[in-house]
Amino acid sequence: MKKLYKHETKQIFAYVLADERTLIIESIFGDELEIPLYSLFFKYFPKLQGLKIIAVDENPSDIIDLFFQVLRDVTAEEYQYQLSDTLTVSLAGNQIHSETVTLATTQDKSLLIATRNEGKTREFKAFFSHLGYTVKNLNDFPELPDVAETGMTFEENARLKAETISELTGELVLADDSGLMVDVLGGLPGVWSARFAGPHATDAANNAKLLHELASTAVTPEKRTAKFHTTLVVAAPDKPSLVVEGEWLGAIATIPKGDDGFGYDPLFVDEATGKTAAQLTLAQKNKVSHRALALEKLLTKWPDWQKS
Ligand SMILES: O=c1[nH]c(=O)c2ncn([C@@H]3O[C@H](COP(=O)(O)OP(=O)(O)OP(=O)(O)O)[C@@H](O)[C@H]3O)c2[nH]1
Ligand SMILES: [Mg+2]
Repeated sequence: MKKLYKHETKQIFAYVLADERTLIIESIFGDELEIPLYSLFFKYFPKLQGLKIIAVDENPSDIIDLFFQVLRDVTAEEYQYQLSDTLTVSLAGNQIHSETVTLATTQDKSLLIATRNEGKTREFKAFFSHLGYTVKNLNDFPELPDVAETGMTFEENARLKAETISELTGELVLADDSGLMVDVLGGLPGVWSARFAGPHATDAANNAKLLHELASTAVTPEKRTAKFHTTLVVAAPDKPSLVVEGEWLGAIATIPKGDDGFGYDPLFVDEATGKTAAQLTLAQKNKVSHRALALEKLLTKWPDWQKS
């Protein structure tokens, strides 16, 4: 139920969706408020939607006050907080959380995704535009080289892509190395997912090869279990990269279904809904996918990493 929360200078409408993990916030004036990116809130509400969510360069005490009103309401717990350079939170007199306040500037926030894959980029854009970032990919920089994926693991390849491009550009760079792991194929195509049917294989050729490899496998979904894996690496000059991963469980269909998504999406059946990833809308896929789960983790670590 939508409820009005008031502070001296700001008022918001907020409500929690039935999944209890998505907090929707609306400004009653229709203007854009900036919400601080505190990891505490992402623990409770990995999905914040509505207003522009960014890291701010001042203590946004009014917004944080509103957030705690919402949190107390939703959890029925009497959270107390103190905010200076550090946000300290206590419950029943015990400190339960402490983190450094993010001092990022709100100007010119841009994120370069080290990929030429527009399918991935669409998913990242939907996510990071909520956080106030302008998202670009390597197709905006034709002069940058293709980084060879010579690693044997998702992390090695994601590091290669993120760190090489960050060194070359001096930018904040995120890379995704991902793939489909099919149990009966011993985890293949795995890191070779993009190249399963050959060096510059199309999605259609990779899908055909996958169906061919599984043709002799009993048709029951239990024999065709699989997962999507993503490892994300964020790299910036002169500091250790941030690494997170996410997985999405499912099975491989016997015929492709659905028109959305990219890659193996028409063949990957989501365990929870029984639909293929290509039958989900972008918004639905972005709630449950391997990439979405990795991004959720990334957000909880992002503020402290940015300060480091
Ligand atoms: O149906 C899919 N839905 C997904 O959500 C998904 N995520 C990854 N994949 C597959 O795995 C390869 C990754 O390989 P990959 O990480 O090297 O990416 P890529 O080569 O396409 O682009 P780049 O980021 O390296 O430039 C991709 O090409 C796809 O075939 C997916 N397929
Ligand atoms: Mg690749």
